[in-house]
Amino acid sequence: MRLIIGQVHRNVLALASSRSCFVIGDHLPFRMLSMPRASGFHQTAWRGSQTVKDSGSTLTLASLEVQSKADYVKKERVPQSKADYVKKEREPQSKADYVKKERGPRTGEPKPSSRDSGFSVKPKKVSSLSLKPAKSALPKPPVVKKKLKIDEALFSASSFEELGLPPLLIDRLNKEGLTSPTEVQSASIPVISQRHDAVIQSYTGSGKTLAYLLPILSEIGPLKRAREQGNSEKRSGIEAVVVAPSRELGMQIVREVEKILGPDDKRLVQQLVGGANRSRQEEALKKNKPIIVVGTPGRISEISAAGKLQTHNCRFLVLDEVDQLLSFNYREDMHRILEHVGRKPSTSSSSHILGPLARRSERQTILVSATVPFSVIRAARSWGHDPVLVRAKSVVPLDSITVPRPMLSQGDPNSDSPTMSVNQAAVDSLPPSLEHYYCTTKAHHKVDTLRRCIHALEAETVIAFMNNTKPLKDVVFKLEARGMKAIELHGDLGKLARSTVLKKFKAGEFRVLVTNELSARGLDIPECDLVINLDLPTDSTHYAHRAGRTGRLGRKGTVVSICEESEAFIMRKMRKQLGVAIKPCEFTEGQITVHKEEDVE
Ligand SMILES: Nc1ncnc2c1ncn2[C@@H]1O[C@H](COP(=O)(O)OP(=O)(O)OP(=O)(O)O)[C@@H](O)[C@H]1O
Repeated sequence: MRLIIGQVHRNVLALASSRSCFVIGDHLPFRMLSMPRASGFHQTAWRGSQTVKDSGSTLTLASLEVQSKADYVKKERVPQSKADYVKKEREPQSKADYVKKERGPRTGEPKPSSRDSGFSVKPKKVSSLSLKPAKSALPKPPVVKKKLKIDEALFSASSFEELGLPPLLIDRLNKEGLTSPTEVQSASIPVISQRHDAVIQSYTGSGKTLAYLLPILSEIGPLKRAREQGNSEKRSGIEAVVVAPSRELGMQIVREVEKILGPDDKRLVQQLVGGANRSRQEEALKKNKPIIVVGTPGRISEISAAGKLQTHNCRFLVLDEVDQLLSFNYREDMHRILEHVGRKPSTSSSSHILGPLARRSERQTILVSATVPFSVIRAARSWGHDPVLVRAKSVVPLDSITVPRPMLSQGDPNSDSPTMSVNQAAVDSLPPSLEHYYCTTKAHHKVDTLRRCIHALEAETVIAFMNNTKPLKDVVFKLEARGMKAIELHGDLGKLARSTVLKKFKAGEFRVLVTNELSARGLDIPECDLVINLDLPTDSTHYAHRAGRTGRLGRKGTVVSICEESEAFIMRKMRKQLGVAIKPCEFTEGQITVHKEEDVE
């Protein structure tokens, strides 16, 4: 197998990109209340080690090749500080280093699809980056579905029992093959159970959805914790509202809740996503009496404004992908949701006298994202009571954060300008198992480069991102014309079409999903082994969410950005902002050629 360590031209043009920068709203001008809570803060950490065996088809800790904590910590994260980063950048990258990445020879034996059989565990380490040998006269082995092996263990040692989840809930989790919490779940579950308002930040694909759903379902619904006699709180109606920025993500969360509740109780979760029939949603609210609703901001606030959604008694409000929900587009709907969910109407005379204090929210507010700009920290402080920041290995009170964080390591620490927040919010948002590359080409050769990239990496489930909707069709057409099964997904498609496209792509009917920012957040397609940026994302936050569609839950994944020569400097900038190695490369004769990073410095 041959690998070329090439030279990259140094004459990188320093042309400024005309791409606009997406700036997340720095704050919402809402009147938010803050009442100190008496309960103390409990710093929590739950970790250890666990032995793992191959247990078959379902994805569980037991089915993963989990390493000891020590192993995990060793390879755990990308460098944190700039100094670390520079050190890593300067490490010699010999030809041997790259050859190490080569995949073993393919046997050609047909393997069952990963979609059918779950994830196989092999004793040997396999990289997702496959460097194919040059074309030979040998007949091609049949195309077989690659199984994505998990070798980055995100799991801490604690079991769900150790986290104090109720037995009924643990039974349901076990039935679904979920036996051990991920690290962010281990950190979040006790914090939320102790009724703290929280910001949950952890990298993409690390299990944030269950990190908030499990403690909520411990408190509400049929699986909840049994209360001591005389200590039971009588509640009725909707007890939790989860808000997500897209229908797809909303529906994905609904499926996750249904999975946990089980077939008999799944009607207790109701979707309120836009694009679906509103009167049917309203009827279902009346008929099924759900305890939890999950929806998009527009639809939730619409139904609430129509008086068909009673959320005053609600105990939990979750904003998933909170940094996106704080953007200007959602301002009015989010305002309504924040003002109404878990808030008693202020009609009594005492509330008139006390004003906003009488309307103090009893709800717990949980804000979730892989990327947490300072605007989110600020919002959490003003909406919550002694809120804490929960990350995979730490829990800290938000009040102790005096400078923008997790963006402390770079830039002027005294500045918390929105731009800085957006850029630095993406630090620590990427799974460590990802490999990042970029290559340059002329605009009209991008699709061809995309095709060559997919072949060279032998990727089987690919998501290609563009910035606009219009060119998606053209890319699909060109790929199909070259015999590569591709399909487009964007917001202009109807709800039914969107879910059909996703279903077909997940089922392996198409190799490439060509899409736009719509699919960048939250979408969980565990089989995705390659993400391609056909247009560069507008900033490092957008890069992080797109990239996070691969490498889910510790699986290997590769991200390749295809750009014009004049845009290469943007990739180097993102590399610095994200603190990960994004290596220059090219695809020729069915193989990837990785260039030395020093060549472009
Ligand atoms: N404890 C667990 N054991 C096994 N699988 C899990 C566990 N927790 C979550 N998962 C699975 O891991 C995948 C990723 O989880 P999830 O979508 O919640 O990640 P995320 O951190 O919210 O990602 P993103 O930031 O992209 O939204 C899902 O397929 C989920 O079902």
